[in-house]
Amino acid sequence: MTDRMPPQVTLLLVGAGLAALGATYWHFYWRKEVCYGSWTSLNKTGLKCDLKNKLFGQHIVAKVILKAVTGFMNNKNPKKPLVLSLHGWTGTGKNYVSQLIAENIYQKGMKSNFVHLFTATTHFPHEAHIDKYKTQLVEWIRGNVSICPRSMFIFDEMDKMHPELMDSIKPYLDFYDNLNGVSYRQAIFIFLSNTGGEKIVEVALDFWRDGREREEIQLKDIEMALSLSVFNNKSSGFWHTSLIDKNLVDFFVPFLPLEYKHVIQCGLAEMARKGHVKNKKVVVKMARDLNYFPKEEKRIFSVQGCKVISSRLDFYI
Ligand SMILES: Nc1ncnc2c1ncn2[C@@H]1O[C@H](COP(=O)(O)OP(=O)(O)OP(=O)(O)O)[C@@H](O)[C@H]1O
Repeated sequence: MTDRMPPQVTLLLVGAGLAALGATYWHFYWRKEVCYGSWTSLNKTGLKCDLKNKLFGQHIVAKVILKAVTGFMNNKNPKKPLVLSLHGWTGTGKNYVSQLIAENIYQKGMKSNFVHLFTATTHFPHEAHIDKYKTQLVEWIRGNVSICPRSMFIFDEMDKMHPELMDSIKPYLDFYDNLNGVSYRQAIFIFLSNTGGEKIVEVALDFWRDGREREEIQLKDIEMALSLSVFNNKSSGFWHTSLIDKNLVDFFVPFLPLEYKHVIQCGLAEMARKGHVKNKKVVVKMARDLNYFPKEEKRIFSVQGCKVISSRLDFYI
């Protein structure tokens, strides 16, 4: 007898080893996020459903965002990146909508390597360091768009952003074919701010006083007033830049202030998210303890929108 393995067994073992190696390779290859295919393509039905079922009280937002995002993602040859400017009172869903967009384009949603969130007070807190921030931001955008043209950049607290910082990224929002060999035309830029929030509240309040339905408010009822108020707001990072007069912003998206009934909807959704059975009594109790404005009228709009609901609910459950 010899201890050598028969050639068939050796072959079988080598084959099995190679198969295991291949499987491991494919496993990691497919798990590694890449900038094409289903990793970075729009799920239009998903976005439509999310805007319809998960976003409350924002009929204008739902319509504009769906149109803007699908139009852009379906365009094989866009002339510029998509630039959305989301405005509104606190807690009305601006960050939330950015998250819904990210989740329906990138398989990894906000966790994707191709989605970048900047918050003015966190990432660019010191005015004295503005030159350093400018260089870093421009480098970050350039580097990431070279890796993945379908990158998304979200800028929160735009109203607190230094105007020079905004000026520094302006070329990337423009109609250039490419800048130093990099094309930015597939990228998505989303700006979030409270600027113009009061103007939006005014329009919503006028409709309410006239006894008209909130759903009758159309984009055109707000858009002009909003873009003028943003433009004239000297404390907002926007006014100083030529984003507006050069028409680099594709859509100004107004978020309406949320009413009591929307707070209830947010509360019920949050209960389910936390793994509880929806209980309207609990949510109503919580919603009644929140603050509403204007005080001199019927306290129609929630001062904090739906923002504090997640933490408040814990006290009532
Ligand atoms: N219209 C909405 N529909 C459903 N949920 C909402 C809505 N608005 C806010 N929420 C809930 O409240 C949370 C906080 O809202 P979000 O952070 O999007 O507000 P925001 O408008 O970005 O506020 P801020 O201007 O203060 O940054 C969201 O994560 C979401 O759970």
